[in-house]
Amino acid sequence: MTTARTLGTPLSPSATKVMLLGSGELGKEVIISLQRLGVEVIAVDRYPNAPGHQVAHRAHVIDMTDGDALAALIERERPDLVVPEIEAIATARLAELEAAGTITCIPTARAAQLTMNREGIRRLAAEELGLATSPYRFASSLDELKAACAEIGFPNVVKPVMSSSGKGQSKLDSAADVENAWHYAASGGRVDAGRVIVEGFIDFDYEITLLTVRAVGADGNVETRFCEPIGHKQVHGDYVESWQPQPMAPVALQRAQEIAEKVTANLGGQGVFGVELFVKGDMVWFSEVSPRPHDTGMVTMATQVQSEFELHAKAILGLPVNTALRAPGASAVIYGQLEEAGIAFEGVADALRGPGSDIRLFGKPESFARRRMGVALATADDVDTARARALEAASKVKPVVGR
Ligand SMILES: Nc1ncnc2c1ncn2[C@@H]1O[C@H](COP(=O)(O)OP(=O)(O)OP(=O)(O)O)[C@@H](O)[C@H]1O
Ligand SMILES: NCC(=O)N[C@@H]1O[C@H](COP(=O)([O-])[O-])[C@@H](O)[C@H]1O
Ligand SMILES: [Mg+2]
Repeated sequence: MTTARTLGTPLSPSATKVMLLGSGELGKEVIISLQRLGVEVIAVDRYPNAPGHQVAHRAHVIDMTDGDALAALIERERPDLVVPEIEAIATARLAELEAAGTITCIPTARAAQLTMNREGIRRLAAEELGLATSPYRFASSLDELKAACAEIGFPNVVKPVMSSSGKGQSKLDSAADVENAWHYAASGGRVDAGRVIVEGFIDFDYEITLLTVRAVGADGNVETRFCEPIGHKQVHGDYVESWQPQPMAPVALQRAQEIAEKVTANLGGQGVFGVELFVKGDMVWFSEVSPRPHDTGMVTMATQVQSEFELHAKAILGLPVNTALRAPGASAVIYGQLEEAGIAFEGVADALRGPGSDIRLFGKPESFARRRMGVALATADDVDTARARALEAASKVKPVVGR
């Protein structure tokens, strides 16, 4: 039994204070949703002027993988809720602080800890919960990786155990690719743990993110709600397009929801989860889960009555949520294309002239060729038209050197 939180006045002794650990494009939207409820928001990231820093009450720059720095900041700010927004944080320290009753971590410190490392969540899903996953092995050296690849076979996918957005990930077609994959994984992980996962390649028909919300229901108990499935396209392990709803066979949708229910119930707490699943006919494999809003879920800013960010903000505060779809829609990523600080964007007006189209620019201070700098959104009567509109809008936005 949980009761909804009483909301205070920001910057006063009654304030409800939320600290985000990570303040990128996803955190920025969660912060905007919290701000609308008069929550006092403290945004933390590893570099100055991160997107979420720009819309929060206070901004801090620390190395979030440094447990002492993290604990010191939490002690100084004393937030009511600590909300991890990225994987690469000192989650073991968060778990200690939660166990000591010093913080409430969203959804739970254990969820943040298990999902920051692919080994944690994969062993939980496959070995404890018995969910279908790709076959997998872990390796901590090139020799171990060679042996693991021989067991799993080819094609396969190698990823650092700590990474996201496809960083350090490669698809291997034969034993000749193993050495490169090992070195690429070592350079590409967000934190070099010196360990990788090898996964058998799943030849899926399509993949989805099933946004799953654990929120307090009318009876005071936490209930599980599902959004319509989001289909997406990934290039080099990073999402480039997403759409909602993804049409699914009824049996596959039911299996997807059962898997999402099992894994999110085990992780516990309140908030949005992005459950990533591969689907082939009626077969569904669990891939991984974000215990927070998901990048492919940015489409919900156009498609849902309440976006995944609003759902997260409300769910963590113990407020009721509405997961209903408003209209079919799509999102398409706008990459930086340039290696420059302070870039500018041409063509935004053209993009906005497209029917049902909208744009978000994240305001990241520095552009890299493959850094996500913005997203185009579109709605339509059907998903195919929405995808075409979103791609068209994204293609109109051209990053240029700022003046
Ligand atoms: N075993 C696999 N079989 C087939 N495709 C895979 C497999 N593992 C990963 N992929 C492809 O690569 C994409 C990225 O993989 P994954 O989600 O594990 O990486 P990630 O770095 O955590 O990405 P993100 O942080 O964006 O979710 C998947 O969405 C899928 O398209
Ligand atoms: N797949 C996870 C994901 O999309 N995370 C989002 O990207 C940001 C980091 O972007 P950056 O690497 O450009 O700083 C994170 O802060 C989060 O918002
Ligand atoms: Mg993923």
